[in-house]
Amino acid sequence: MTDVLTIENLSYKRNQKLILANVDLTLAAGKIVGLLGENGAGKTTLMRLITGSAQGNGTITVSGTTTPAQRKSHVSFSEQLHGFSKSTKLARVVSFYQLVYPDFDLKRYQDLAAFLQINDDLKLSALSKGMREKFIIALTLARQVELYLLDEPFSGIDSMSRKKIISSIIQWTPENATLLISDHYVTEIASVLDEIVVVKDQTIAVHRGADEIRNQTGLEIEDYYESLYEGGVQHD
Ligand SMILES: Nc1ncnc2c1ncn2[C@@H]1O[C@H](COP(=O)(O)OP(=O)(O)OP(=O)(O)O)[C@@H](O)[C@H]1O
Repeated sequence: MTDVLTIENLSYKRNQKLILANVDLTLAAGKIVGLLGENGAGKTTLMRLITGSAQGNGTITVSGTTTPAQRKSHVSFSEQLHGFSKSTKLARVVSFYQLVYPDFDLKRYQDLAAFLQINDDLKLSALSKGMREKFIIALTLARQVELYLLDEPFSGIDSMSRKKIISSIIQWTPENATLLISDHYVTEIASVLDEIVVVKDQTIAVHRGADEIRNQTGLEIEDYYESLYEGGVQHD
């Protein structure tokens, strides 16, 4: 099976503080992967390192490319849109994405926007937290790439919409693409995950298949995840 992401011996410091160390991770194509870890564990940082917007030591390969500029064309990351003024209309943000990302698929965006009930005539300032998150999900998944990174995509989204999005997330992820989702609601995403990756103690403490966990430990994903914090974790 093809690998879409390979991270070798990655470490990252910020203001003299070690955030991540000895990170090794390989993700195969076509997987939905949960990125789990406590607040401040380094999940967002790991995503920023993968996209190249943060620079660490080590090697990161995405679809065979290693430089940050090349990697960016293979990864779609849920940007927080901080660069846009509040009065910008969503339609303008979409036009900007079309301009910047040659792989941005407008039809796909429109389908996602319809599914998520996003109104492009609104200004960014008119969006509630949940609406803004839905818009970010639509923008991120509308690109045609091999690797999607969704950083806590559902935190402000009401539970009915969240369930609807999660249950159809496979439908919105191109075949052979891999989706890495960081989330605190492990229980809700557990059913769609093929694998989990746990960031703990400045490194990747666990990378295991969801079915393997269920079969080998007899635990559901959320119970297994909680058990890592009760009795310490065996690094594998
Ligand atoms: N702008 C920043 N300046 C200094 N330190 C930062 C900054 N952003 C993150 N950090 C530090 O990097 C570490 C990892 O943070 P990160 O945001 O990657 O964690 P996270 O796992 O995504 O957390 P959360 O679940 O709360 O979003 C934390 O110790 C945090 O304090």
